[in-house]
Amino acid sequence: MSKVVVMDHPLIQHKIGIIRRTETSSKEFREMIGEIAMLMCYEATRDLKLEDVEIETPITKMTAKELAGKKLAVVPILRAGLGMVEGMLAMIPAAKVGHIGLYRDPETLVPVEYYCKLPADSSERDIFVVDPMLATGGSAEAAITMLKQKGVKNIRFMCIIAAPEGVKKLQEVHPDVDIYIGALDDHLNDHGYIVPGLGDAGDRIFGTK
Ligand SMILES: O=P(O)(O)OC[C@H]1O[C@H](OP(=O)(O)OP(=O)(O)O)[C@H](O)[C@@H]1O
Ligand SMILES: O=c1cc[nH]c(=O)[nH]1
Ligand SMILES: [Mg+2]
Repeated sequence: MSKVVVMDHPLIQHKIGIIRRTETSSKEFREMIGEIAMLMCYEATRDLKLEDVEIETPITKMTAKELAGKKLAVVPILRAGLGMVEGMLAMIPAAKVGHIGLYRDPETLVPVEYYCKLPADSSERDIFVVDPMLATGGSAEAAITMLKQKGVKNIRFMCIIAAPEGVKKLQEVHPDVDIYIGALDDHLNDHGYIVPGLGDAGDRIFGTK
């Protein structure tokens, strides 16, 4: 069964409190999403492997540490996932970026695919799929299935707010995918929105409503 990590860092909790507020502007919402993604990336990369490397400081030779050549990629689920990319790249600048376009049909809540463009060597990379919201789990499930169909094996999913329903579904369908969550909320309402949540993340990032 996959690992589920709910972030307990005070800075992450504080910033999530800001993006939940109705009065937070698009500008501040976007900035906060970026900062939260950066802090979550820091926490979610704790297990990256290091290797020894011989270096020289101005004083002496020494054995230092560097990342063990792991190839990473960040794959946002469009649109809202785009808001997390810059923050992720601030922490892991050598990562490549793929894009998966999905929107949730407002009536059926079923995800509809409209775009997929991945780095050519995706199957050799460890991939972070990012989307601020995990609601029914349909979009994350579909995105991860698309990646697996293209040969990707090592996948982690990162979201800022999750509903228990989405976590359960993702664990059932993709038990090999670790899930990193900023805050685990209470439930979904009748329209598939997370309660208490923050509303529609894509609309709030891009100011479309
Ligand atoms: O877990 P689910 O029930 O699938 O819901 C979550 C999805 O819904 C939102 O995207 P939306 O469909 O609003 O598209 P957008 O990012 O373009 O606004 C959100 O960003 C997730 O991708
Ligand atoms: O609460 C929700 C659920 C799905 N998508 C969002 O943006 N917000
Ligand atoms: Mg949306």
